[in-house]
Formats: sequence, structure tokens, C-alpha cells
Amino acid sequence: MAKHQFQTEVGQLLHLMTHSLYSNKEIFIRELVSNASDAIDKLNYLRLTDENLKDAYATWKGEVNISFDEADKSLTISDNGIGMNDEDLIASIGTIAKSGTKSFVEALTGDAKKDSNLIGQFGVGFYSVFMVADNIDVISKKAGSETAYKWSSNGTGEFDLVPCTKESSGTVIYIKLKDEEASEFASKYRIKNIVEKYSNHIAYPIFLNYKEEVTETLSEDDKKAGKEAAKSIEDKREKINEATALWMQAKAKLKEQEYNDFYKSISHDSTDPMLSIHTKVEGVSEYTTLFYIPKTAPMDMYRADFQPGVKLYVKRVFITDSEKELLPTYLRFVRGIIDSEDLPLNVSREILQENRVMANIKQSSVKKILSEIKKLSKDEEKYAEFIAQYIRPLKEGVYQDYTNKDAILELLRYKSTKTEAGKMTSLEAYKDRADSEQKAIYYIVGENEKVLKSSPLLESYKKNEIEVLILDDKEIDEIITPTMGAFKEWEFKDITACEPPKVEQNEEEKKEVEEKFKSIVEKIKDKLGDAVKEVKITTRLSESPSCVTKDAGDAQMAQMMQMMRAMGQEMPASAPILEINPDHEIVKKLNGCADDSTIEDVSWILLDQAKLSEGMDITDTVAFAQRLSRITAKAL
Ligand SMILES: Nc1ncnc2c1ncn2[C@@H]1O[C@H](COP(=O)(O)OP(=O)(O)OP(=O)(O)O)[C@@H](O)[C@H]1O
Repeated sequence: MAKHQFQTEVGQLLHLMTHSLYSNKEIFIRELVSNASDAIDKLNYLRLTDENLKDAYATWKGEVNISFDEADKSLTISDNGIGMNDEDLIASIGTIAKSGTKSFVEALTGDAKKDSNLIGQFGVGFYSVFMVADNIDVISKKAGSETAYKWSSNGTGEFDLVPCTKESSGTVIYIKLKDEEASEFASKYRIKNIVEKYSNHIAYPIFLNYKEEVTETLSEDDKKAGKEAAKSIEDKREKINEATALWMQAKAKLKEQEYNDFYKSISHDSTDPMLSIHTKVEGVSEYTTLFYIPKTAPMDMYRADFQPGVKLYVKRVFITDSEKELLPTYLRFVRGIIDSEDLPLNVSREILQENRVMANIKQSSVKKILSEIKKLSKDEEKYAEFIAQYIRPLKEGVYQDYTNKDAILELLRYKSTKTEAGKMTSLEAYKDRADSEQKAIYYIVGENEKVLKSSPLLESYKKNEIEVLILDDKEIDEIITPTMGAFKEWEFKDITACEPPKVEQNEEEKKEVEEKFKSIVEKIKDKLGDAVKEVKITTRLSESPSCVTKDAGDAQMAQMMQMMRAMGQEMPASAPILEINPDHEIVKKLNGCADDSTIEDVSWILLDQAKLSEGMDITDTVAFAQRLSRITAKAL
């Protein structure tokens, strides 16, 4: 016996599988059938492309077999797919944990029901069988190799791996059920019911094999003669799934339930999808796509090693499910399939990326998906659910996908100074509400909606009844907004970096005020030194004494710095422009103040309080408090 130790995370995972995740045990059948189907997909592809396998598998047809034995308390799931050799067994279900295993363990919430939904999403499906099993034997032979191997484990610290014999290639998974699970899962009706629920549209037939007691049918004469009907045990074999590629069926024939069930079978998600998009294209290029948008964003959506959700087929032959470029990355939450009639079967990753047919499918698919999302946006309630899950990736699309930028901008939704709490506006609706004179879309970016809404920078906009978008997802908005350009010719303007609206002051008046405050402006700049880039008199404030802004160059710099921070680099904040309100009591009095230490304290307070009210950090909170105390003492 060759004993192997499970890698730590796998051990941890198995412990969880056997002790915590028991609310939705039936999914182990879905996971094993899905693995079997993947293995058949792989062999189907190889026999069509690999010269060494072509002849041997010329008449081969993929199938999955399930059998159960009540007396033995066991269930067996087998496939005639690609199979695994000893190295594959160790790598896939053994000592080496895949990247998904660790993230799965980290993502667990402790809520068994939610957690069991995560199983498939992290590529740890196989281990779910330990929720119901005392012991598992995986007997597998890889296509093209001579030796078969038997992997056995009871789901504790180790597994055995030994060579064995097996006639044909493929995998047999023998599951010795726990006593308390045997009556549930070693059952014809239960298995049929689970397969129908999760695996009905797996493209290969799934047969259920079982033994049944049959009673002989007696003729009338035999009955009269008092003959007793003989009983015998017969072997039965029944196909228990549809075994069709659902996406090839006519749209008109398919029901919502069938679309939903298929989604569940390919996504490992047990909730119905938010949207299904089925498209058949004929003509110069021929292909079928079936896309889904999940109700809840996939767990790995923000991980660099996210699993792509779209599988590529060529004429019903599975090609790949690990190609991240089938759709642009901002649409990585989309699940589904692309089936092309025109691509060659042996299409490699490199060819795929440069292939004109694929580029055309990708382009049209993106347009289709975006237009279906637009249709969804007509239903405000449903669209709010979509936005709650996917606004961030959509925003990424604005800078990733220049061709579709306008279509994506139409789909975005923002909080604003004119929307009710909890509601958002489209850019179109913003434009419709605006004054006919207004030709720009104003926005402010920060981390906190409440702080942004009370920013002094909004004062002049409120006064002029100009709506300002409140962008409170700073991490992404600060990067995206400078690339947005314009929406239907209305330029986007950051209110911290643009001129305030409608200045009701002529040049002469402006000069006069500037002259009057010239010396105090210089003194403040002198006191604040490098903490500010510039100090100036402003017309944008009515209630607050001061605010901080940046110029257009700084705004671009801020975007770059935010990107660097997002990549984990420490970045210093750049010095802001301090704008002071000449109509405010503090500024007026400061202008006539002769006491140097008071000027210094007030200068810092003007800067720090402006920063605080705009949601920024101040570097020296102790000094701020001390200055405040000194000024308060003087005022009393
Ligand atoms: N019946 C099988 N035939 C061949 N290989 C298999 C079979 N079952 C499992 N494997 C191998 O074991 C690996 C691990 O399976 P597991 O179900 O844990 O995750 P996965 O299938 O990779 O991910 P997911 O469950 O998200 O599809 C598979 O990727 C595959 O390489």
C-alpha cells in the first residue's frame, strides 16, 4: 500500500465537508456527474485531434453510469472519459491543494447552507462526496496508458494509491455510504430526482443501473392450476437525463425552467440566474451562445485568479473552460457557453486570441449582453439588484472597452444630490433634469456618501440648483472618472478640480476683492508652507469659510496615485489648493488681524477643517485640537 498524506488545506477542507457542510448533501452527485462529463468532453476532444487516439476511439461514445446497491450501502458513478494516472490523481484529489482550496476555506461563512453553495465555485467539488461517504475508491485509467490506479480514502488525514487493473479508460468512483445516508442515496427515485434537477442537460447520456425484483406474469391457465408466480432479480438500465446540448434546441421550445436548470448544471449555483440570453447566429459566421448573469456575483469576481465562466465548444465538442479572453474581463461574471460552427477543433490559445471568427463572436456577444442589460434596466427594481452586484465591473468596462464605452455609460447608475436616499440616477436622467444652459455632468468622488453630500464644494452648485453626482466608491471611481470623457457630448467635470458655476462677479469686482485680501492670502500661504499648493480667494463658497480643491493636472496625478495604491504601493497625498471665502466672518476678521500666532493657528484650522469636511484625513490631529483650544480660549 502506498500511503500519502493530504496537504494541510485539503485535510482542513475534508474535515469541514464531513462535519459542517451537511445542509445540501445531494450536490455531491451533481459534482461527480459534472466531473464525469468534463472527463468525457476531454476525451471527445482528444480523439478528434490526437493521431494516437483516433483509431482506438473511432466508435467510442461517451456515457456516465450510476449504480447503487442497497445491501452494500454503496453508490458507484463511472464514466468512460479521459481518466487519470497516478500523477493526476495526486495532483487533482490528493496532496497538492489547488489554488481554489485555500480560498474556499477562507471564504467559508459558517452558514452551512451558504457554504455548500460555494463548493462548486472554488473547484473543490470532488471532496463534497465526503459529506455522505465513509470511504471512497477512485479507480481510474488514463486514455492511452496501460496501467490503472486505485485511490482510496476515508476522508481523514491520508489516502492510498496502488496500481490495479481496469479494462477501458475512464473513472469509477465507488462510494461506501455512511450508514445514516444509505437509505437516502442508495435509492432509485432519489438518484433520478437529483440527476433530473442538476444534470438533465449534460450532453452525454447518464444511465441508472440497478437490480429489481420482478414477478413472473402467469397465464390464466397457470393461475387456475394454482401455480405460484416465480420471482427473480433482473438487471435494469435506464437513461435518466435528456442528454442534449440544451443550447442547440430552438428558443421557442425551451421553457424558463429548462434554462434555469441548465444554468445550475454548469455554474454550481443553486439559485436561478438573474438573466438568460440565448442567441443563434446564422449567415457568414455561424454560432450559438447561451449566457447567464448570476443573481449574486461570483465569489471570485475580484480575485486575479478568477475562474472564467464561459465554456467554448466547437460543433458541440467541448474545447476549453479556462480561457479568460472569450469575453472581456469586465464581463467575467457572465456564465454560459459559446458554440462555434466555424472554428477548427484544434484551436490553440494563441490562435484563439488572434482568430477573426472568435473576435467576431466576442464582439457581437458583448453587444448582445450589453443590450440585454439595457432591457433589464427598464425594470427599476430588478435593475437595482443588478447594479448592486455588478456596478463595479461595469465601471471597469468604461476604460477597458472603448468601442462600447457609450453603451456602458448608459448602464451606469449614480447617487446624486437630487436623488432620494437609496436611489440612483442614470446619466440620461441627469441630463434630462438639467438646465438647458448646462453642458456638463458634475461629480464629486470620495469614500462616504454622507460626507460628500455635505461637502462645502457643493455650496455653489446647490445655490445654482445644479445636480452633482455623488461617487462614493473612491477606489474605482477615482481611476475611472478621468477616463469617462463625455456622455452624449456632456463633459464630465470633477467639482474639486473645475471652476465653480456661474460666477456673479465681474472682473473688476473680482480684482478688487483679490487686492483687498492679497496680503492675508500671502500670509496664510507663508504659514502653511508646503502643506498647500496655493491659497486663493474663492466664489464657490457661501456658508463655509474654506475648501480644498485641486487643479486639472493634480486630478490626473491623483488618478495615477490611486492606481499605484490599488497595486499596493504607498503614495503620499499631493498638496491641495486652499480656497477661502472672503464673505465669511472668519476670513474677514483674519484679514484685519495683526496677531501673528492667531494668523498661524487660524490658517491651519481653515485648512484642516476644509479637509475634514471633504472626508480627507488630517496629518496632525493633536496640533489641530491644540489650535482649536487656543482660539476658543481667545474668543471667550
Ligand atoms: N471523473 C473524472 N475523470 C477525470 N478527472 C477527474 C474526474 N473527477 C475529477 N477529476 C479531476 O480532478 C480535479 C478536481 O475535481 P474537483 O471536482 O474537485 O474540481 P474541478 O472539477 O476542477 O472544479 P469544478 O468542480 O469547479 O468543476 C478535476 O479538475 C479533474 O482534473
